[in-house]
Amino acid sequence: MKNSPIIALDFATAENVYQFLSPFEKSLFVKVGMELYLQEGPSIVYKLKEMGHDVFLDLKLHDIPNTVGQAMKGLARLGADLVNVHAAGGRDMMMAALEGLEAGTSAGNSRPSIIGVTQLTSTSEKQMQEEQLIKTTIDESVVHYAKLTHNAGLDGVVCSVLEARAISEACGPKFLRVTPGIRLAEGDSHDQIRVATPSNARLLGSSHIVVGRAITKAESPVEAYETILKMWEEQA
Ligand SMILES: O=C(O)c1cc(=O)[nH]c(=O)n1[C@@H]1O[C@H](COP(=O)(O)O)[C@@H](O)[C@H]1O
Repeated sequence: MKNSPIIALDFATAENVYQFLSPFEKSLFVKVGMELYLQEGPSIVYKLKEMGHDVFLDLKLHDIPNTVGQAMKGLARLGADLVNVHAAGGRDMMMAALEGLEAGTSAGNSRPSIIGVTQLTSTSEKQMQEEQLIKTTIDESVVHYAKLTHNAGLDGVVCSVLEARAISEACGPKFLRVTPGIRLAEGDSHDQIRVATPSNARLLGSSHIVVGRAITKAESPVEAYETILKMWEEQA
């Protein structure tokens, strides 16, 4: 799996995706999320893989263990490099997801990496405490979910940059810390709450960053990507 910034392809159609990707003359790490997958289905994943890109298939599965396990068995066949579930689904659900993924991976191929979403980067501590009735700090909740995910045998978590260091200390440096909520210092945060710059992400312990609108909505997406890549690589 590449270590370059993961570009969130939050577009409604495959056509929009191809248009967006055409000026990038290299192989990238891209993310297919709900918006795109629910319109285009598996074919978009096959196509992006054929084009030579690494693919994070971000469907954030969250259901009973049997349902998630069977769904993962099917998703394993799509050839994505990275998939995810909601850690709030629990340890048994995450273990079923991992088993499904292993069962669905054909012999000779390596199974996709699988990570658990902790607290979404659009969630504030106040919101978490009031809406989810979790009475700890958000850092404690995220690290708790990370330990649960680690214990279930998954490869890492989605978290914000602000919790990445504590997770690495609790679960070890090989446990992935994939962090969305990335913005340039002058950028609009939109609906994200726990945000950081690409440089701070590297300094504070992210293993991968996910960047959507700071690239996709930029005047020149290629320039924005190169700037973010440079900031990310400079701090390595
Ligand atoms: O799992 C994710 O990728 C994810 C988890 C999370 O906590 N926060 C989060 O923003 N994401 C995804 O990361 C991307 C962030 O997009 P931007 O806010 O436009 O950079 C979106 O595609 C989200 O679906």
